[in-house]
Amino acid sequence: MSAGASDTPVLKVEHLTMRFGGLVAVDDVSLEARRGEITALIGPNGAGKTTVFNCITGFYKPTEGMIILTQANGRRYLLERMDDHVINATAGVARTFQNIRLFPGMTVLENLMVAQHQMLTAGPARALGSLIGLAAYKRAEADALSLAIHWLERVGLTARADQAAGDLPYGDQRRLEIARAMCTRPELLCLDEPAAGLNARESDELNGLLRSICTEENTAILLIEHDMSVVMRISDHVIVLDHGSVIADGPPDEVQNDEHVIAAYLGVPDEEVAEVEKEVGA
Ligand SMILES: Nc1ncnc2c1ncn2[C@@H]1O[C@H](COP(=O)(O)OP(=O)(O)OP(=O)(O)O)[C@@H](O)[C@H]1O
Repeated sequence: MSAGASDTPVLKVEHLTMRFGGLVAVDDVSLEARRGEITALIGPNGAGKTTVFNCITGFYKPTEGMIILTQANGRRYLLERMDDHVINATAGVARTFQNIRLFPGMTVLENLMVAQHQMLTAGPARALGSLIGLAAYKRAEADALSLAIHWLERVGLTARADQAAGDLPYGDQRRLEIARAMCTRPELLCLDEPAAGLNARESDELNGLLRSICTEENTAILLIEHDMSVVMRISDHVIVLDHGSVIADGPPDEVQNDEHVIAAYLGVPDEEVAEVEKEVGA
């Protein structure tokens, strides 16, 4: 376990099931994500990874199960009972998507400010403050600007602060999305395929950024990633889903050699794995 990770997991998913009509997309899944660690959720297409993310972040209400978020101050939230915007603003869960969702016409800096305005105006007192311009609200605005500047530096986008987000190269947009999520000071950062579409240099930069978020912010990161080289390099912990169920859960080197995992990825029954491995020279 990384230094600084407390004993209580930031995220504890217990017996999560999600059905769509007759289809069981997620079947009795339990998992944990810890402060200061990167937990990867992997598995073949259709395994249920995004559905798990959608349940954690409030886009779906699970059919069964509990999703417990424990903040550093000890406060606990049952996410399956909360709406998505409250999960973000109150429980402290931030998310990025497979397809980048920035405000393309706004500048890079404005994107980071908007993320914080959504938090500033989440409660009724704050909303009132914003209308009548209270000193406290102005202080909060100044704090928001310095946090945005901090994250621009961290992701190497200070020189591009005034450019439209939609004009940035793809890799910069990916880092901006992460900066935007971090501007909400999350306890848990959920990243859906953050390395998708990045070249080798950008992917290396991303790995460094994610590791620094863990060590310096002590945030828990839960990521879905198809790029196994990224998963194996940066994860502390890997959970493998197949057909909606957890088939492996452990350190990357253990999971990589698990025969159930190899079988799931190759799409063959467990008992044929050794034979197929011989054939492909694995
Ligand atoms: N809103 C929905 N309605 C009906 N079925 C859904 C819905 N969302 C997901 N599914 C189904 O649930 C299963 C799991 O899908 P999910 O997107 O969670 O898998 P995944 O592991 O994220 O796949 P991929 O790696 O391809 O993104 C799939 O069979 C999918 O078609």
